[in-house]
Amino acid sequence: MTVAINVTQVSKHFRSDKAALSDVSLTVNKGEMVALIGASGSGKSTLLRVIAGLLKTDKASSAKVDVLGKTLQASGQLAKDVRQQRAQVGFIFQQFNLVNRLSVLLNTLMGSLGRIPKWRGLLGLFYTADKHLAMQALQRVGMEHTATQRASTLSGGQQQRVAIARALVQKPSIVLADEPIASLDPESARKVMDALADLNKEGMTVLVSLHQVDYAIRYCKRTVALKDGVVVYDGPSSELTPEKLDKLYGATSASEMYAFPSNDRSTSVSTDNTVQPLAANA
Ligand SMILES: Nc1ncnc2c1ncn2[C@@H]1O[C@H](COP(=O)(O)OP(=O)(O)OP(=O)(O)O)[C@@H](O)[C@H]1O
Repeated sequence: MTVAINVTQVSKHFRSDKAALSDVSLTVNKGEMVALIGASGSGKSTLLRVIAGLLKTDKASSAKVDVLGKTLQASGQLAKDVRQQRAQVGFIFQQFNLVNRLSVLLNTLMGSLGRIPKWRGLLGLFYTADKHLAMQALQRVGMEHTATQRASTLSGGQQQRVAIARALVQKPSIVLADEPIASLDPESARKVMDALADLNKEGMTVLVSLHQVDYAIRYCKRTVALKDGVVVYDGPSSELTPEKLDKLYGATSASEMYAFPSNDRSTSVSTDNTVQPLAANA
């Protein structure tokens, strides 16, 4: 198995008295779709930003992040070629950050800014090949029919799918998604998760942070759980039973991690990563 992401003994302090991440080690293989769960403040965003090279780790000599076999940062120092390495990692934010007054196609094309010469980006000069790629990306997330619409006319879920298309235009091998469904209604959340699952089926490595464990169980074979910056679980999502979650997080916090009522919870994910059908209220 080829390793896509390797995080070794990473700690991160924003304040000297509290670690946002504490000695985190984690390996994600190519082609995996892994969920990162945890309560608010557990360190999910920090870990994703560290993996994307958007944030430096503490300076401990053992701390290292390797992406696709190359060191992206070590001992709190970013690699010299971090910009090139970042191009292989698409990052999807909770807030989609589309430009409302621009068309969906132009928003999607923004994803190519890291790949094309700066002057072309500044002039908004995109070639037919760029546009073709953007349309293909929109097609992959089922949004090609909205290409000429202003971004402001789309629903939250549609905007998030366009944000995924924008990340795809970058031609990444890995997608990091930071709570991509946190602000969405269940139907939109399902479509966004379906889009990520489709990318994963095509071979993309996906690491997605989620507040709600139901989605982790339904969409990801493996879950990594963080609590107060520490990895408290790394294993099959199917083993994350309500009892296990109570043990990891305490009953009150664990009960807040479910999106769906208890009679609608599936604790099984098929071994071939086939997504379970969502219940009617999802
Ligand atoms: N830029 C920052 N400056 C100071 N503290 C920060 C910063 N970013 C994160 N933190 C702190 O680091 C800890 C982990 O935050 P992080 O955002 O990674 O958690 P999270 O699990 O993603 O939370 P949420 O689900 O609310 O997004 C928290 O205590 C947070 O307050």
